[in-house]
Amino acid sequence: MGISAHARRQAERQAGELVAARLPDLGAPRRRVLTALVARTIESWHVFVRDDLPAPGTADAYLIGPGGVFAITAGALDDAAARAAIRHAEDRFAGLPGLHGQVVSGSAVHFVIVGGEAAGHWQVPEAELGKLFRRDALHLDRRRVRAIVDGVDGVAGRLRGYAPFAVAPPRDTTVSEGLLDAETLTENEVEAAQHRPFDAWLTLLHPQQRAVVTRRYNGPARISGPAGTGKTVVALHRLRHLARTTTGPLLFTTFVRTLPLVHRATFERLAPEMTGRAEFTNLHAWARAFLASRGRAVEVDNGPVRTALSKAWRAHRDELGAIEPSNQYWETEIDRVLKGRGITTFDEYARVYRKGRRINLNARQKAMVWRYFETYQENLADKELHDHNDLLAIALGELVREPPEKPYAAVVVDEVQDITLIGLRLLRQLAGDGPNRLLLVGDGQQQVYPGGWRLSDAGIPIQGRGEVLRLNYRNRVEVLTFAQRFDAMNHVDDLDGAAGVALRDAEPASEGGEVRSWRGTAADLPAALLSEVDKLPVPRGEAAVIAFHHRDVQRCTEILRKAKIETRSLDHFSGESDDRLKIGTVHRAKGLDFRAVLVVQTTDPEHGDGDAGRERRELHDRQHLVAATRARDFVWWGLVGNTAG
Ligand SMILES: Nc1ncnc2c1ncn2[C@@H]1O[C@H](COP(=O)(O)OP(=O)(O)OP(=O)(O)O)[C@@H](O)[C@H]1O
Repeated sequence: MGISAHARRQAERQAGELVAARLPDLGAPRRRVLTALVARTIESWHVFVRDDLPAPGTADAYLIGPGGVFAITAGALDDAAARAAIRHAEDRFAGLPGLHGQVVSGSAVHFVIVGGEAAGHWQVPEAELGKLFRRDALHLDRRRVRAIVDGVDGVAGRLRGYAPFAVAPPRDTTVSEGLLDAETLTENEVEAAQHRPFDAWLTLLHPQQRAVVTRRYNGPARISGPAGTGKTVVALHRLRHLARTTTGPLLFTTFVRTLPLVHRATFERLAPEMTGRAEFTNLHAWARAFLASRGRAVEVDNGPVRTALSKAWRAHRDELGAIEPSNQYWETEIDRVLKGRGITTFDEYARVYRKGRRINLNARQKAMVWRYFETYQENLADKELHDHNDLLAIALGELVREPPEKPYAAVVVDEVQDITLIGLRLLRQLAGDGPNRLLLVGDGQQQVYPGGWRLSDAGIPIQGRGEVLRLNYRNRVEVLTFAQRFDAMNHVDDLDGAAGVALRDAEPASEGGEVRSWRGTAADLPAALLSEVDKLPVPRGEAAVIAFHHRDVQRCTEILRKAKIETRSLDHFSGESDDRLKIGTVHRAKGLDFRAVLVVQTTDPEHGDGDAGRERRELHDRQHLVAATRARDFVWWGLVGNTAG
């Protein structure tokens, strides 16, 4: 139900009279804008207007409601005045209490110029003021709005509140659909906002989260903490803060191809005016584009690269297989240790501490691995091929040779735990030195690829600039408790070799949640999975099926297809909302969240004993932890074995 045209007209008339009475000397454009804002107080929006307008260096009015907090100025403004008004608005609102110990983040305050121009700021033509009230942007319920408004009342200064109107229906009409009293309108708004209770972070942060958003770091900084503690949320707020306080380009990057697109969409909700200001791209795509811009296009052709690797394995299988029979183990050694760390001489390899690798290699064994590596490199060179690590190494070389003409003002790296060391060095080089230039966000416990490094290996000193978040906002307590079972075996480090905070130390922010598990054979899986999809406690579009191997994703996709259940692969998901069930591997699901998650795990008999087996088991535990912590409200864990247990 919407608001009747009559109710709107009545509210506008009353608002016009009120504004004219309180601010009689106001110019016409400003009066129109303020009137339009005040009229919105029939829809659970609260408006505060300065009583000394026009007041240079401050916004004219502040709007607080289910869509967040807005500082609004009518008419043209130069950039310096706009920045002053933003700072003033941030100072006024930052730290005002929300609910449950959360506070308003200054970086959440939208600054909007109505009917005027100022590049780099959110400009809305007067006729399109309604855009600020879009229903899909609502994320605060009435209690949260009330808490903020109460806070403003305490620090109002020259601000005067324009209390919400209650518009009565005209005497000669009975109340009918489309003609609503203020209370009903409020309920509608509130209901809409409550569909997105988890989006409260668009405005409200934990005081510790908020502090990280604006803290000045004199060198590279790191945010770590267990799953769901709002690391990405804080990184996005910080990006907005940096966009407001710097003029150069900004980069938000990760190792995962699809994740930056999801975060770009989220950032656009948080900071609609910054579209285009920050670049969201995965590290390899960035490197490819950068090299192309320098006329040095490097393409990675996966098929032939795999052939080069298999050929090298065939040539060295006998000697390496005696240490560990799985070719995957040795491919990882090349990918994550030798090339991932940018090792180019045997001496370096002989000395390197192979973090995350459980099989200790003596000098003779390392020499065998080196020969395997050399064969692989020769195979690549024969066919003039490059692999993904080469791409990063070449980009790093190019960056060192000639730094970018227009350096980034800041580089933010999410899910940093899965980036290779060579990637990390590239990012370090790209960000350069200087305050606030490099922010690394990650959690060692969620590493879904093998191998590892310490930040110090990449020459990234963090001393005193490491932040740790602990309050888990994503997973309801039952889900969190279930996920915590996976962290028993994992030693967690803070990405720099010291002890980190594990999921078992995270505190839940929300009650409730539900976990169900199932165990059965492959033949039973279709019926079990379909029955769970049928019973999902949330809309299908807000749920995901997560598996650990491509073959299991394919198997589940096929089961769902046959049952005519529409799915969207996480390989092509960039955060858009639709009613298709999402499906993908844990590698694609990391960094995302869903209200419900159906996990399909096939038992992994191939773990094996010994050091390599232990390494695989730990990796799988970390992957299981990531899968379980993607769920907000509900997890179904299906374990598919050869026999039902
Ligand atoms: N201050 C907050 N208020 C309300 N919800 C929040 C807050 N911070 C985070 N959240 C919720 O928690 C979810 C997880 O946040 P985010 O993705 O930033 O965590 P993360 O630490 O990066 O997680 P992961 O490491 O598991 O990917 C968000 O989608 C949001 O719904």
